[in-house]
Amino acid sequence: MDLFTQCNQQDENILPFDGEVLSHGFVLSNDESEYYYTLLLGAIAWQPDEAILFGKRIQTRRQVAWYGEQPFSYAYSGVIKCALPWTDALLWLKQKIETITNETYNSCLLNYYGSGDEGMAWHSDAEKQLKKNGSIAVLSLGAVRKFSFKHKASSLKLDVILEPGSLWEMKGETQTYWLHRLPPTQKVRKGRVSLTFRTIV
Ligand SMILES: O=C(O)CCC(=O)C(=O)O
Ligand SMILES: [Fe+2]
Repeated sequence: MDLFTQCNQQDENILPFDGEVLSHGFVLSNDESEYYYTLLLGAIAWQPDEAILFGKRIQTRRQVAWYGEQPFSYAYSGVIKCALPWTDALLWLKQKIETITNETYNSCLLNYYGSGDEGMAWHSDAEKQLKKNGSIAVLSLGAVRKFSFKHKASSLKLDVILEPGSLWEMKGETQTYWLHRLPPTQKVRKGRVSLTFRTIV
């Protein structure tokens, strides 16, 4: 079964069970979104994402960067990354988001998708280094993209639309019971940046 959520109520859980996914609406104006998109494209230490697949180290076209309040190391798809110190822009955005979600974050994984050809496959963010059932806040900049959730046991699917300047939050048991992905699409030519604020323990 496919559900499509449009015009969802702000701050209301869009998952029917087994987790919480909240929309916090638009937290940046259009001008601010454009400003931070351009700034972060230039100022962030982007690197091709790497993963170990069938014992081989591969590079994805998506670019990533990892920042935090300490040089945390984060093991992900068999690759260890070391966090860079917060930039002023990231710290400002982090503090703004913390007041909206009423949570705290000590790190941020940034993703850059150059066009709709690039996406992220089904996964959940349940690495051991992440706070269990902690909040992950996703701020979107650049192109509008679809984001999908799939319940692991029932395969129930749900789509949301991630717009520039919007803030979404995943928390509670979401990562235990649901997968999520950013599907590739031929319809989008523009790039997109996402900032995913997390808590490392
Ligand atoms: O790009 C996004 O909006 C989210 C990507 C994601 O799921 C992740 O970074 O774990
Ligand atoms: Fe994720």
